[in-house]
Amino acid sequence: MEIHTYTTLAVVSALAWFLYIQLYNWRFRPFSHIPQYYPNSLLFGGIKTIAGAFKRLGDLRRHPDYAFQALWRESGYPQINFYDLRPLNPAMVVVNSHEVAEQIAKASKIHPWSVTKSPTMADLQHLIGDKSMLSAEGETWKALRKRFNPGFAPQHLITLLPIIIQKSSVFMKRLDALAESDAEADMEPLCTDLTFDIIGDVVCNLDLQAQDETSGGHEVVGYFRQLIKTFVDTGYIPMWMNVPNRIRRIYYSNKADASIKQCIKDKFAEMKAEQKTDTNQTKSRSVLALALRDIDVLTKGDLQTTADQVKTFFFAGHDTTSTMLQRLFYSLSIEPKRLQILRAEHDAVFGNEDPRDVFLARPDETLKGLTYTSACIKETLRLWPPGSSARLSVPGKGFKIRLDDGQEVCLDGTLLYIAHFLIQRDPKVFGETADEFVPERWLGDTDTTASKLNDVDAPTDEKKIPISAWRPFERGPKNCIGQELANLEARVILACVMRRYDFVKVGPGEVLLDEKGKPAVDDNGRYKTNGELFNAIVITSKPFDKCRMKIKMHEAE
Ligand code: HEM
Repeated sequence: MEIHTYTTLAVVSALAWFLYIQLYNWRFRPFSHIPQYYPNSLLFGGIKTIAGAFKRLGDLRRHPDYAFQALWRESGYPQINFYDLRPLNPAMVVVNSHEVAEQIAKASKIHPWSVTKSPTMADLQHLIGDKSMLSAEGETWKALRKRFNPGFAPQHLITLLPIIIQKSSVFMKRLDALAESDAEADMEPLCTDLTFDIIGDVVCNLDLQAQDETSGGHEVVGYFRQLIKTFVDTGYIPMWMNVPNRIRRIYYSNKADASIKQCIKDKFAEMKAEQKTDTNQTKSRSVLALALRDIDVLTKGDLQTTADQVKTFFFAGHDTTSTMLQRLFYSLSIEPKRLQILRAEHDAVFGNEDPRDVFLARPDETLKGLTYTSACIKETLRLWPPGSSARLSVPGKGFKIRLDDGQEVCLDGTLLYIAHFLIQRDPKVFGETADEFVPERWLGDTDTTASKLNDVDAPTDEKKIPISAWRPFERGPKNCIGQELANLEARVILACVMRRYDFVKVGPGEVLLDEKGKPAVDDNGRYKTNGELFNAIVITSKPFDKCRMKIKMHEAE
């Protein structure tokens, strides 16, 4: 009996030891060559470290970028930080340096179209479809990009200015009404409706009427709104356990898919009818029309692929651009001197004319004249990049990066998070004002054009900020297809609204008043606020309170 007990104990101990060694090797061996600044726990890896950083930040609603930023600072600003997220996710390398980001984003022998996108993209499948160019790889991605590129070329987008202007006019009417009523409003839905209307028309030549409060807009808008709601974490039930939410997501995803397919079929039939009567030409100048013009028969496969790209454009084209606008309105609202410079530029370019008429009459010249406006856009996207990029260094590929100290590090098997929020606030590049809104740093280099961004190996002037340190649209072959459109929208919208309204934040980030009831000003001429308007994660990164504001008609002094 006793012998039996000892034997059992010995077997159990040996087994426990064996499992411990296996677990130890699994946790600590595979990535021991990657520089690490925080100890990994045997069971929880780096999750404990990240959770600790979140706890120290004091508000769990903050975007994970803030936790990564705090850990990056505490560890002395290394170029990369490693966190072992296994078994929940692959082990992760947070990329904090533009030099390392560049090595991942550029084309190389191992990765002809930059490092493979991350499988975490699969979470978005219900929103953008599984054939989306955002997650496609290899020749499939290349063919899609080639097919849709012409629709986003700068010379083509300029022809779509009337659309942006017309949708901006509706936006102004909504702001006029708010100014009159003196009511508070969330800027997020207002900006999102505007950018949705623009992207719908630019991509499909469809009037989605997202800004029409009476009708609520085209059914696609309704389905998208419902779908996006299913990505908002209520905090009550973990997202992956929330079965009703998942059912809703599938339901609205199918509805949106069917509705978009119907729109594509209608447009295709319209185009073919036009081509028959009108010397083989089509009148529509939408992204969709350009992409369909060489197709004779719309197969089921073509229809699904096209629908997935349209969904991708609808989502990527409205969400990020809306956040950029909210951040621009807010940043300028607490920067009185800079707002004055911006308005002076608009006075110089537009005089007493309506900016909309000037854009239509002299588009190229007008856009070129808006240099300070462009600097403000560039600086807003530096401090508040709505997106980022997640890649997977596939095991066995032998993908290595070179660090500053000459060390070569193989990143195989890790998820690479190119953290725009950190890279673009790197004190080594942006100095003491890395966290401050200083558009002047871009004067002389307000160019945000795609050609320059694609030029990954372009030499940089040593005195200038390195080109790759500003990457809100990512760089390399898989950079953002819609960046020109976003820049165009921002310039037109700012020109239309910044001299007409005062944007006044209410709630978090509100301006503090001095004893005379005037805005309190700090040493840098910036308004003091009651706290920070931080970003939360709702698929992308956006102001946590939907950017609540009051709109007032601006009275020139
Ligand atoms: C301020 C506005 C915008 C920002 C900050 C932004 C940012 C980005 C970023 C960071 C990426 C790379 C994503 C990754 O690596 O996974 C990307 C890709 C993409 N963006 Fe944008 N974007 C903006 C506006 C737009 C607009 C207006 C469109 C219109 C269609 C658009 C469509 C796309 C598409 C289709 C891709 C995938 C490109 C590819 O993989 O070939 N984006 N964007």
